[in-house]
Amino acid sequence: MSDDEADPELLELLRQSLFTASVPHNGVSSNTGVLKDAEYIYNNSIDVAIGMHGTKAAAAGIYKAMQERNYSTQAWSEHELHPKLSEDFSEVDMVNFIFTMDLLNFSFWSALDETERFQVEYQGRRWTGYNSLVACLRRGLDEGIPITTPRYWRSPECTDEALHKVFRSTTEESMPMLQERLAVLREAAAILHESFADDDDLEGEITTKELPIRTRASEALDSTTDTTIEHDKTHAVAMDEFTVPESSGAATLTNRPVDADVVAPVDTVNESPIDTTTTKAQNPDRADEADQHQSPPAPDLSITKSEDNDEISTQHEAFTSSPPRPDMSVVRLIGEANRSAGKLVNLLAKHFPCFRDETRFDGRKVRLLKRAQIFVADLWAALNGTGHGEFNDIDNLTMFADYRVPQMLHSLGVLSYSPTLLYRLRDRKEIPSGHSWEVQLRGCSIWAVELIRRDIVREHPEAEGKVNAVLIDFFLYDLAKEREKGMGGELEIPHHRTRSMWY
Ligand SMILES: Nc1nc2c(c(CN[C@H]3C=C[C@H](O)[C@@H]3O)cn2[C@@H]2O[C@H](COP(=O)(O)O)[C@@H](O)[C@H]2O)c(=O)[nH]1
Repeated sequence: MSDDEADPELLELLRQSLFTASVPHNGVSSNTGVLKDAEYIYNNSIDVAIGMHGTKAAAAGIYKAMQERNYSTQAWSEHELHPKLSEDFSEVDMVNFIFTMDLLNFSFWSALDETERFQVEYQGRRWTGYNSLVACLRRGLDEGIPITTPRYWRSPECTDEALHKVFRSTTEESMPMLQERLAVLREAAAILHESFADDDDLEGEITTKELPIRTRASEALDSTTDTTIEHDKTHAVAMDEFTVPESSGAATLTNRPVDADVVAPVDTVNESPIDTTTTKAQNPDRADEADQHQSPPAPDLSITKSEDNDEISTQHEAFTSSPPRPDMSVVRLIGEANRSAGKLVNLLAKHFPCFRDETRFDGRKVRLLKRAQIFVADLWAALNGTGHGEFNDIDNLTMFADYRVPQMLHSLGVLSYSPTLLYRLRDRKEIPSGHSWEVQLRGCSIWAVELIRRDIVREHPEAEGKVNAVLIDFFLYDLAKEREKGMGGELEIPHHRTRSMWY
């Protein structure tokens, strides 16, 4: 057999492993179809394009920066609010925390300015956006509310009042789409109970007496000397056409469903409308995911002690707890996926309407599945690919079609827009939810990250199996946040990649 002939035994092995992996065990495939749909969207997009020159330059810059930072799943645990195994969280606690977080991980947009928008004060700092959600969950646990235990969401103790307290704001503005979030929690609790609960779950109801242990991290954060309010300096990412001139009023990329309380200003993408058979509450991804294009950061306000802190310290001093009976329903859901990331994404979309992030484009149903994929990716990263975070096909996940990463892709010259789309956004005019423009932005972002990944592996074969769409996405999201806080967030494009290149 010559060198360039494939080894038949190896081929057979490969065929078998691919066949068994994709054969639907319990009727659920490991193929999500998201990347194929993203390519279809890209091939049929007329208002969003992917610049090959920008893509190759961005790939070089991203890979260089990831190497310099030794960027890996470890970065997930370095996020100061993320739960860590090194704290008092058991692996089941982590799983339940991440499930709760990613159930609710959508649309933190506000039309108000930096000081008035929804924000959460936790451990002497103020958190906005995604961070505000994580801070609410941590604060709830510290205050003795088992907010990350699905069984709690359907218990008598879990009143709307109790939930409003968990997600309370430090400002007058409440958490965006709070009602939808509460509805999602309660719906998920019922689905987990019906489809994945174990016998234990059927015994008695959790009461607030069985409360999770306060985590060491919260104690560590307690000691945070930094009393400067953390600013989510949400000025627009440089050069991003979605930067809204300060003078402009609110506008939308797409309007929220008619009963929404606010319309989102332009940014890039919404989490898409989903299949229309379900209500908005079930499908919060319809919400506009719009960035806050706010004026320059508000002045630092130092706070020494907030009434919240007093409340927390009082509460948890008097607070004793015995470890609650673990709620294993999410672990059981993960187990049904047999360590396949794709299968777990499909299970989430199959059982939970709120994760069913699908829409129609050019007469065809397309799946984007942003939060279903982000949940699996968060599990994988938080547990460093071990235990309930171990997946044999994690590289099949795609970029998560939110609005932050597309913003970065645009500012890096990877995505470009037609003049009509560009002006429409700059004018901050409404675009109906599910509009082709929204789907083009989300689908082309997914495809662009795939092209970046392919270019990295082409130029650096050693990156195969190491740099995947998940890590590129996480890296670009973190870069966007660094840039937003004025902490750099720049990419150095290696010179040799900026010359004109064939493609
Ligand atoms: N594509 C993508 N979208 C992401 C994230 C994250 C956070 N992931 C953490 C886990 C690992 C990473 O290192 C991050 O630390 C949140 N989002 C989305 O952004 C929006 C909130 O934005 P803002 O208001 O600016 O906080 C909202 O739709 C939310 O769903 C990501 O990673 N990728």
